[in-house]
Amino acid sequence: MGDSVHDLPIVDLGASSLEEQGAQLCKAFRQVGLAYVKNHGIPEEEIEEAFSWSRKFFDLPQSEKDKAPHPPEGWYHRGYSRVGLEKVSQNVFDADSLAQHRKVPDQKESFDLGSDGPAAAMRNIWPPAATLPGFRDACMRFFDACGALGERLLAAVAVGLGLPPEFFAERHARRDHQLRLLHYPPFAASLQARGLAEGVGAHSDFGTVTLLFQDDVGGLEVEDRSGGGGGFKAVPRVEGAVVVNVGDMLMRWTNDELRSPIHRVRTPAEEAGEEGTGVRMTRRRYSMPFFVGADPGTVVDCAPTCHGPERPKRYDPVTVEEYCAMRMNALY
Ligand SMILES: O=C(O)CCC(=O)C(=O)O
Ligand SMILES: [Fe+2]
Repeated sequence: MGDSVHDLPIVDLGASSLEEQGAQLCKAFRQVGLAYVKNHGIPEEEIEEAFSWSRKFFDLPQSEKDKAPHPPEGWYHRGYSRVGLEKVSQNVFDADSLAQHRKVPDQKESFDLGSDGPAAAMRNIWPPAATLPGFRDACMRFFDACGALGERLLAAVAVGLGLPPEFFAERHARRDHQLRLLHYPPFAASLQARGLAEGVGAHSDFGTVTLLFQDDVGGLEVEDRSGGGGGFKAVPRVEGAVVVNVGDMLMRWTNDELRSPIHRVRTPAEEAGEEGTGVRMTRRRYSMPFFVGADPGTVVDCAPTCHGPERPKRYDPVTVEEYCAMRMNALY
């Protein structure tokens, strides 16, 4: 591996100083909004274990999964969502446009969780312990491992921006992150080809940064900023590396210096049609995004090193809570 793979930058957290990591991450985030991060400190076995719990959960009968229902309120991002319940959207907020947009359903089911303590911003919604013993502990172990990596990355990004290393840590003290287990069940590939269904519609993430673990199936695509724009390029899994992308909050903190990339999931089709029906289906896919989130009351205003007389602030200050509620309420 050099310092790029599939034309996308790789940042190595292994042997370099925080300054070097910060410089590399910020360079990647300025150019593409995304990087493959290797030597990230989460052992491959832990990631595999998390995937295997995710598969066990989604393999449960529908009636068991429905015992941990995601509440109807979009902002309450905890628990299980059936296929078709959530439709990721980008800047579509009025009821008519949302109804139109939902006609292309996202072909995924998800389980969302956050910090599990009594002080957590939202209570987690778990299936009954007897349904899947060990699931809760396994999810929380992985949540903590991802949180620790998120904190390392935030320190590096702060240094890369010329800010004190604790700039973001101070604003993420509550660990109000979100881990999402995602399953993309097979559906008729022709629906996707005809624009009638897709894995996840094009969107940006609205936290600070996102860590993304995915299986070998592929299908994740990120906006191609080279050329005229409008195109997407593939972001396949790279052994030993996690994808890290900028979220809207970091974009606002940095006055667009680090922009959150538009991305989507188009699940690849199987080579051959189904036995019996001949219908070509998409391949079953699993992924686990971890959204690093700032404390809800934090006012996100342009960081001191990201504006000046020649570089006016592009965004009004907004609290994390306000911004996320606005984006999330458009999802359900
Ligand atoms: O499944 C993936 O690879 C990406 C999912 C995603 O972009 C999201 O949940 O925000
Ligand atoms: Fe995303």
